Amino acid sequence: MSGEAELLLELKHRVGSCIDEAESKLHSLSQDIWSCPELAYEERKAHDKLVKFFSQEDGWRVDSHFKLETAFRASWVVGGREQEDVVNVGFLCEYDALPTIGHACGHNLIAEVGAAAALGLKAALETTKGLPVRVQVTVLGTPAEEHGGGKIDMLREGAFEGLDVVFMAHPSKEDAVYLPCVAEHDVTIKYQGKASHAASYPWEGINALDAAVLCYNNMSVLRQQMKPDWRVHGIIKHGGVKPNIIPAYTELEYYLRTLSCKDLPVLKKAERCFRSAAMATSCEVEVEFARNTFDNILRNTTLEELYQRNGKALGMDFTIDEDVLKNESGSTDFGNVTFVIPGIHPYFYIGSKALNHTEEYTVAAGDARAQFFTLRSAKALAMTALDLLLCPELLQRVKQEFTEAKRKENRI
Ligand SMILES: NCCC[C@H](NC(=O)CCN)C(=O)O
Repeated sequence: MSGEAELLLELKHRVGSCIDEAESKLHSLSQDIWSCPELAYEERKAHDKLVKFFSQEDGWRVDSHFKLETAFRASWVVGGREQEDVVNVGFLCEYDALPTIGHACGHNLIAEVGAAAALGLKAALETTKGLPVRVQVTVLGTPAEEHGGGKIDMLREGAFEGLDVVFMAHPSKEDAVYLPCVAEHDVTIKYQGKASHAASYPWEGINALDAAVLCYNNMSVLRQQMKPDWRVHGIIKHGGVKPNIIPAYTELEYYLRTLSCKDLPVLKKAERCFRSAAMATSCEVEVEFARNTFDNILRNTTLEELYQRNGKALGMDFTIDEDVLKNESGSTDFGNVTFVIPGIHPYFYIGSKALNHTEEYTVAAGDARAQFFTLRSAKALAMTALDLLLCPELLQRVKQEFTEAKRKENRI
């Protein structure tokens, strides 16, 4: 084995042992977040916990409320000379929860993975003499993945500037280096009608619930003409207050998803469904498209292969089930990040076959059994970062693939 390969192996061991040593504080970090679920843009306690966590670690510069009220940044620099270019490696922490069912997507574990990977990488690098490059490790706390898209806000604010590569990992029911993450645009539709006594003077009313029901049915009809991989799903958030009051106001929320942003003109067809329901019922309608569009994930197979190799060495059993590998896993605002900086968003098993966005998954995400798998994913991410830092040609390859992939998508 060459001296470089030996060093890399030794540093990877160091990643593993550092993360194992920090097991108890990492577990309590994710437990604290899990036991106090907070919604998008309101993750104040999670923000404070994470800021405190990094402030108590040696050597981190911590910026609380970084660009967004509930976002933060922690960074640490090592090696090289001050005037040299820095290779800046990012790890992302998510920590928002879902309404009523808490951490049913396990974002408490995403926060833990980001924190653990950063600690592990730092521990390995600070023992290394003669690093070939100057390195910055950056942790970004990115709020509001489940609603709104905090990463997209942060990209707009320049929070990702200077990063060379960015990592995160998402809990799931299996280990998978990539699952299709699709583009998404969210929309709120509000119908305004007129109340009236539903038995005495129904002819005086304008029924906003009828508009909402027609809207829902129009969308279901549209679904028949959509491509098989498109998804539209909605809820009626307000449907009236009492059967004997003709509903004067109703509100729906729809998520519209396609494989890539190129197909999102389905929005135009959806808009006709929303507006025609208003016309049929004489309601007024407001159609509010969300300010952020979630992009699909731009894959980077060089990074994926490195992560998979490290994961396998740690005992991960990556799924080969084609049904799983081809199935959509929803959307993420990390997609937008991957069009700006090369990155990966692998999925990791947490010791349960429960499905995300269910109460069973909330239980699994808070279970101590998830810890081994969460920390294993963090180790694989930090080891992948080490591969890039110790072999600059690999980082070059990652960047080259990124540029080519963007060109193929006409995004340069
Ligand atoms: N409106 C944003 C919803 C994002 C949400 N994300 C996930 O479930 C994470 C896994 N990809 C979604 O519904 O896709």
